[in-house]
Amino acid sequence: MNTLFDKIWDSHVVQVVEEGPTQLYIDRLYCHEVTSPQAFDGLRRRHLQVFRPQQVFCMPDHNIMTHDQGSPELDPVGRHQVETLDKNCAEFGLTEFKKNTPENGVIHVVGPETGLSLPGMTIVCGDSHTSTHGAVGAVAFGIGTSEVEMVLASQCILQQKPKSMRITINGALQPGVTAKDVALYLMAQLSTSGATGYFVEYAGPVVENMSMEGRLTLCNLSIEMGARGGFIAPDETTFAYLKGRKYAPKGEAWDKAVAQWRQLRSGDDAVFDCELAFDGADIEPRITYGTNPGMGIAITGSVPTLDEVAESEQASFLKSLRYMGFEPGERLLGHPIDYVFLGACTNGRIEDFRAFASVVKGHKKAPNVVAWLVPGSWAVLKQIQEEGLDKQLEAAGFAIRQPGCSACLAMNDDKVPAGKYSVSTSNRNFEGRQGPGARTVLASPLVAAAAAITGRISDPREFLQA
Ligand SMILES: CC(C)[C@H](C(=O)O)[C@@H](O)C(=O)O
Ligand code: SF4
Repeated sequence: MNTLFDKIWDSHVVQVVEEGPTQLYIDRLYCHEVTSPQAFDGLRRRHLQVFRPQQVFCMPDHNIMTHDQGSPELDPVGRHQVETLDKNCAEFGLTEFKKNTPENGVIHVVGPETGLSLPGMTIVCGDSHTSTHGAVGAVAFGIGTSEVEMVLASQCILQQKPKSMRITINGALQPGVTAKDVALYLMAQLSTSGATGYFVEYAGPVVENMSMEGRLTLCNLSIEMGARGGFIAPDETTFAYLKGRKYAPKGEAWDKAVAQWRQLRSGDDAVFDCELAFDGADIEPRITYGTNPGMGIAITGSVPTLDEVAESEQASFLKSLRYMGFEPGERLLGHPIDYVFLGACTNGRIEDFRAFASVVKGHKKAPNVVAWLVPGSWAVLKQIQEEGLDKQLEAAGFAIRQPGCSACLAMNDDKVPAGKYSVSTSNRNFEGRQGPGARTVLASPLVAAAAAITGRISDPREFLQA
C-alpha cells in the first residue's frame, strides 16, 4: 500500500466491478501497424468512432524497411500493414507519424522523446514492450488487439490490478556495465517468469544515477521477466529529459506539472507484495547463451554445465544449446560471430550510439561482420548526425540505416541467415527471432561494438578509453 503504482492506478480508476476487473482510464494509446488492423475493423463493424482521438498516436515501425523508405515495402504483407495503418488513421482522424517523416520511429523510442509519455500517465499499446514508457514514471503496459479496440472506443480498459514488486539496486555500476547488463542480470536472477503477475518499481542508487536512456532500457526489459510492466519514480533526471520536448507542457503549465510530478513517489511506509535487492557491484557486462533472455551469463563466465541446471529444465536447456551451437560449460569469450545489430526499442537511443562509437574509436569494423546500426527514430538519427557519430562510424567501416524495428524481429528485410551468430542489442533471443535459424546473443551496445570490431564475442572493458 501507498506505493507509487497504487497512486497512479487509483487516480485512474473509473469503477471497480465487484469481484471483477477494474475499469481504468487511459491517458495515451499508441498504435502500430501489426496489432491494430483488427481493432479498427472491429470499430467499423460496430459503427463506432474513436472516443478521444487526441489521445491516440499511431506510427508504423515493425514492417518498415531500414533503407529506401520513400519506396513501398518489398514484402507484400508488410506493405499491406503499413498502408492499412495509413488508411485507418485517415478514416478515424488519428495523428499518425508516417514512415520516412521526422517524428517516426519505434513507438517506444518516439513516445518518451517527443514528450508524449509523461509522469503519472496510464499508457497502453498493442505491444509487450510498452513497459519502456514506465521509465518516465508512467504506468505503461502492453495490451492485446481486442483491448486496443476497447481503448479506441472508450479510452478505458478492463484490468485486474497486478501485485507490486520493488527491485532495489544498491551501490554503483562498474565501468563498462550498462543498464542493459542490469536488465540481463535481473532476468538471469529472476528467470523469465520471476516477476509474473507483478508491476515492478525499480529503485535504489544505481537506478537514481541512471540516465533517462538507461532507465528506458531497463524498463523495456521488464516484460522479459514476466512483469506486467516496470517503472521508475520521476525525478530531476526525468524532468530535465522531458523539458522542452514537443508534447510536454510548456511555461506555467510545465511548472505546475513538475510540482505535481514531484509528489509521484512511493511513501516511506509503502508496502510491496514482494521486495528484492541487488548490489550493482556484482554485475558484469553480460551476454545470453540460450533462447530466452533469462539464459544469460557474465561475459567472462561459462555456459552452465548440465548438473547446474534443474532436472526439469535440462531437456529445454539442451535443446536451446543445440539451436545455438554451444556446449554446456563452454566459455563464449572469443567465439566468432557474423552479425551485429545495434538498435531496437531496447538500445536504439542516442546514448547507445555514443556508447557503441566510444568502443569503436580507433578501430575498424571486422571485415567478416555484417553490422546493422539502426537508430530507434529519425530524431535519434538527426542527433547522431549533429554529433558527427555517423562520420566517425562510417570512417570505421560502418553504415547507419534508417529507423525502424529492423533486425529485432524478422518482420522486414533485415534478417540474419540461418546458423549465423548475431550479437544483438535487442531484447529477445527466441528461436527464429532474427530470422529462421538465426542465433542471437543479447548484449549491451558496448559488447556489440567490441564484437563488431573483433568479429568475436569480446569484453568491451578492453576497449574502454581512459
Ligand atoms: C509485434 C508485437 C506484437 C510484438 C510485441 O508485442 O512485443 C513485437 O513488438 C515484439 O517485440 O515481439
Ligand atoms: S524494436 Fe523490437 S521489441 Fe521493440 S517494438 Fe520493435 S519489434 Fe518489438
